[in-house]
Amino acid sequence: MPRGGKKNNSRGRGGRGRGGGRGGWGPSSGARQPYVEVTKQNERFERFYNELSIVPEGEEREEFWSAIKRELPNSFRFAGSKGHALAVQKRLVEHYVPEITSVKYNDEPVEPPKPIPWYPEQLAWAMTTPKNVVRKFPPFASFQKFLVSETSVGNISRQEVVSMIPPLLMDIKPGMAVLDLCAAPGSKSAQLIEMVHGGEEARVRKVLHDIAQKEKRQLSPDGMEVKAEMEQANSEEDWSDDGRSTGLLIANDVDYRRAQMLVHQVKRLNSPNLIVMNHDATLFPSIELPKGDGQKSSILKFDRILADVPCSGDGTCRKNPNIWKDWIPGNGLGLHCVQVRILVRALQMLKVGGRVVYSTCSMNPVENEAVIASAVDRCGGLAKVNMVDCSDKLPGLKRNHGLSQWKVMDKAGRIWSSWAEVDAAKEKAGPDDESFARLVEAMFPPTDEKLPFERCMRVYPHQQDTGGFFITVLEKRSEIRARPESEPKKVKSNLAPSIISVVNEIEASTANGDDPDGLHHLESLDKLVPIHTNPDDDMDNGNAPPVARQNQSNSQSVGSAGIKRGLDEYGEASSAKKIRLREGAEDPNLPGEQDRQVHWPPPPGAELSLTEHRHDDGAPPLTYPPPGNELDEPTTPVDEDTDAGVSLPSQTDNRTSKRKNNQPHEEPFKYLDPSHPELLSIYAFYSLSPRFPRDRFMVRNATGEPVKAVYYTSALACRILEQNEGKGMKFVHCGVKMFMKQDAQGRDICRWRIQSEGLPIVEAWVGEGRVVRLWRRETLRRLLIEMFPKVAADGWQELGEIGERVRDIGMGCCVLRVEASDAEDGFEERMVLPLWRSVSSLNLMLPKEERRAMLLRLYNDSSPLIDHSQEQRAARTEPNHAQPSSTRPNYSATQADVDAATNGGNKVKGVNGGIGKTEDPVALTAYVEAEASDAEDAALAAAQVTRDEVREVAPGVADEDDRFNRTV
Ligand SMILES: C[S@@+](CC[C@H](N)C(=O)[O-])C[C@H]1O[C@@H](n2cnc3c(N)ncnc32)[C@H](O)[C@@H]1O
Repeated sequence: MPRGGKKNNSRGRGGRGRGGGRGGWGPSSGARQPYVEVTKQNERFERFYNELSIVPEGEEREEFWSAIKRELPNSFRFAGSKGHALAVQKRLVEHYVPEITSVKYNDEPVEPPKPIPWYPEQLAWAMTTPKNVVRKFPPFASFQKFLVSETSVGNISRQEVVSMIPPLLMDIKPGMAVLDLCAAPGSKSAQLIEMVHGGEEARVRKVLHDIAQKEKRQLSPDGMEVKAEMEQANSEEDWSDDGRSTGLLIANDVDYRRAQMLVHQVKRLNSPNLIVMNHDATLFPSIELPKGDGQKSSILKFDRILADVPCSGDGTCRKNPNIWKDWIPGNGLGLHCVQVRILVRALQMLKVGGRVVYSTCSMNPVENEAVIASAVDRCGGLAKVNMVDCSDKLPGLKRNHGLSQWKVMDKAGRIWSSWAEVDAAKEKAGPDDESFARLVEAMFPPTDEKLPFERCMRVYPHQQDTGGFFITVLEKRSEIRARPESEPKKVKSNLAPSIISVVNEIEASTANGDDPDGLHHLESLDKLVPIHTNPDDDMDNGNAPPVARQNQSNSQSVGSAGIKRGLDEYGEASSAKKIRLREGAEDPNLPGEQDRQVHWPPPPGAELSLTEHRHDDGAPPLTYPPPGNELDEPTTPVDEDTDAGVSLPSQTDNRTSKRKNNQPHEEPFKYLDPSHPELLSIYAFYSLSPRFPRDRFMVRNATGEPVKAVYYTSALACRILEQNEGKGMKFVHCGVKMFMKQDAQGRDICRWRIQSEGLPIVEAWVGEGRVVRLWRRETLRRLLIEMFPKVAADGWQELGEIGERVRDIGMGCCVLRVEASDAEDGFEERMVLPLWRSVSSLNLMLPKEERRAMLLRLYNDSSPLIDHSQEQRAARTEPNHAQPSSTRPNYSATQADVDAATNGGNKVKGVNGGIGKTEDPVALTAYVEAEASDAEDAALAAAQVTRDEVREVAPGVADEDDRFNRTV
């Protein structure tokens, strides 16, 4: 079929099928055919892997095929900070495992979940009991509830066991800069973030403890001595920012909508050290760092890079059964080029001594060993890039060595042992025979340098009842100048330098210090390309400057990465111009490409219907499978993160190179002046320690003014965002929401409340004046069950141990510290929660699902939540606001008070900010009670209310402060 013909939609079928029905723990959508009923036959798939002998013939091969045809066990990981993850895991171990062990199903004992033996700290588990049994068999009901509620709040992440391996081999240390090049939907990014923050909690606590000690002894108030002591104690640790992690994770995906899924997935880990980007990994732009003292700006190089590349995904057929019917050899062949390019780009961006972990969920050597061989070769061989021996890592994980010999199946299903064989056959067949299309020499085992393929890792389904996976760890030994793919091996090209070789030069000279800013070279790189007046035309015809093209590249999805690139099949393109014009290659409409599939993992733990992935927080659905694969028009999600919505490209955008001005709009990231009046009010109200950084607060709107939310980022993220502003980088997410605007009235109430996401970062630096401490389980239980408990003015003691403190603390946001203790009625785990103190009530600012999850985990309590706001609303609608005397304030508001307050609206407003004059609490209270916020009530009642919205309306939604204390 000629190029430009019928659009490929078969990837869509495959993608949809694989995505469809892979739900969470909740009720099944019913759309997915049980795996046992799927026809598990594909002649070429089976013949190929049998002929390759990836496992020896005989018993083991039978085990391999029988495992691959069995339903995949469910697996999950306890996510988040280690302390918290272990606390949730403990609940499983101590409560649910014994409970399940006593269950019998069909008269057989049920196998309880088991920890994955090689996963650190028993934080990953798997269970063979089928999901539908767990869902429907009554003895599992409470376990099922636990799984659902902990997954919904992000404490449990459903993830394929083998997909957990790559991050574990990255050897991430504190302070490292890490890049996840192909990150969506984000299960590995989530692991990586946890690693970037490894040990942080304990370090910050130690810093605070030591500061307190020093202050008591009136020693150095700046804590320098403390730090020096600690550095001595453990120089491996990251103490440079008062114990906070100084590391960074950049998580990237070429597909904008998948990048949004990624944001959704990782942002609940609340990391200020995370940036999400949206670039084509093959052309990932160099990120500038600002100049240090007396130095010029430089290019960021990474300590660790994960290249979990797009692949045919045939190792996942146990959970993506459509692979059985859709597997064709063209899948792997078509992806090889883009996989090599991603890996080469990763190696370029790596520090010397740094590591790239390359992984796929495919078993095909064309996508695995051949890619490693090709990338190592292009980067200068083993002298430059070492293949790391990981055989001693993850003891207990059964694995095979990589293959040192393999064969390649062409699109027609013929199997070839060597390139020489193909060459000869090609010659005989003549130029019109298209069945050889896509075959390139680099897909075959290398014949020159002998590579230690035994250092690659292959994990097969029968080894520990998982999917299939491939992983290799590469280490950069010295600076590299990657040979452009257009240049034949070991033959020096005398043609004009290609873009890639100039990029290599920039990378190398920047790293060598010859040109530390790399800017001179970037200029010369851009000069390679003629300058045109209409940038859009440039994008379209391939003449755009490379930096601009890199930024344009998000229009190329996996499909596009795999589909739009690569006209320059190895050895064909020989100039910069030709490389620029390679768009259009690997076209799905090329013969044999119409059915090619790319593996699109859906978000872990997400409840997926056939065509859409709905946020578990009720946010508008993101379409899944990705662009080009779906049937329905995607809906436009509103970016909860920014002060404005974000509009997504239309369905076709990601599949067309003519994207022109249809780029998704991202609100800019603008850092605030540390002495901005709004920040000053925050520092003052919360007595924020001067040691808490004040130059990392950011907003997301073009004005740069704090309108709705103030975000916090790490120092390095701040430097990157500031330095690269306006340079075409596609940053789609960064920062943790720390303060939310609250339209609070009252002279002393801060108009910014602490958002629960940011609380763990800032709480330790909040002064005692805004802290409430709690020790007893019963006290917290009441606060969890009861929303807006109304407390009479003389009845604060009803709140038990916190009553007096809460009475005295003054209205507004405070920090509830739940302290651990050995007491019988005490907590084992320390917790921090946001609290809102109103005129006469109190409220934990937690979404309902989090309250429920905590009640279940801490108290095994699934009683319904009591929302006192309902009673209060009902009371307000009754004549004279009749209320039980126990819940009434010790003053009474008459209709006259209400009238006075409402009629003299500016009098009431005057309470806050001195607009009016009266500060009469009676008038104020009466007014507030009379004017419950309909808007917020409506927001709460709305079916699509998001978790963030719940948080945002929570503080004053139903209380007497409704009218005044609400999120702007
Ligand atoms: C195997 S998945 C990654 C899974 C992910 N690492 C995880 O653990 O959740 C491959 C991802 O690569 C992305 N992708 C495909 N081509 C790409 C390219 N050229 N640059 C960057 N990302 C790409 C796809 O959008 C897809 O999300």
